[in-house]
Amino acid sequence: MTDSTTPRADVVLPCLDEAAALPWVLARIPDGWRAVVVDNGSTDGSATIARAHGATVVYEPRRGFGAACHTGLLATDADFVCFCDCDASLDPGLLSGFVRRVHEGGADLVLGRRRPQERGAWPPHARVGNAVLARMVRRRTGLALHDLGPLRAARRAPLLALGLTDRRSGYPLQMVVRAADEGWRIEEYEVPYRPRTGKSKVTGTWRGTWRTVRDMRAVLREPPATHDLAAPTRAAR
Ligand SMILES: Cc1cn([C@H]2C[C@H](O)[C@@H](COP(=O)(O)OP(=O)(O)O[C@H]3O[C@@H](C)[C@H](O)[C@@H](O)[C@H]3O)O2)c(=O)[nH]c1=O
Repeated sequence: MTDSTTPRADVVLPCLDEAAALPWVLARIPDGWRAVVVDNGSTDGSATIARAHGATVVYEPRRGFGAACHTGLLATDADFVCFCDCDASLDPGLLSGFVRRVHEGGADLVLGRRRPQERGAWPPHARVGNAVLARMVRRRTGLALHDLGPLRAARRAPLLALGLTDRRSGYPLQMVVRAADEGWRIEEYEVPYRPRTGKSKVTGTWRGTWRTVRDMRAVLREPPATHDLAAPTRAAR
């Protein structure tokens, strides 16, 4: 439930065969917000189901988590943009608090730190991979983050100005690293992490996990951004 202090936001939902999860996810989009479902080549009727539940559907033919997220970002127009997987593992209703935090100037990027609610919500190899990654991010940025989860909120214009280039599984990490390089204030809040509905395309397979590790390592090897974009909140006020 949103209240008058929470500004409107667009929620980007990368979607690859998530027909079973979509009704649950879309029912939890805060009132007055827009769901932007990015169909990344689904063959299970996800796009039709998304439209039937009031979402704006855009299509991204190039397969990849980053490609779907970025095409979604380009399709948004609200001042605030959120991201959420649409596999029913995370509740987009929690994004109201994230957006309020950015709006009130407390942070520039808010991330959800996943807390598994049940066995099987987070495959052990993915948890270990995430912990290793969080340590690498700490070394690279100095940020003491515990998770690089998909649930997040920020202002649209500064997000676009980061010029994110990764179109695969390195996208969530590149956003954090570039934001840190620009001096953004990044916060994380615990969020319940449920077992996903349907089949995982990333951490559910060794190939998907290997690709993610490879993509994330490529991002960590990128040289820090040279230009100074100035942290969003300073500019926005
Ligand atoms: C692989 C892929 C996923 N997606 C969508 C489907 C889901 O809503 C969402 C996540 O994909 P899943 O198969 O559920 O992956 P997953 O269940 O393994 O989730 C993972 O996603 C990674 C991106 C995160 O970095 C991981 O932290 C983890 O959240 O992205 C695409 O749109 N295109 C793609 O090519």
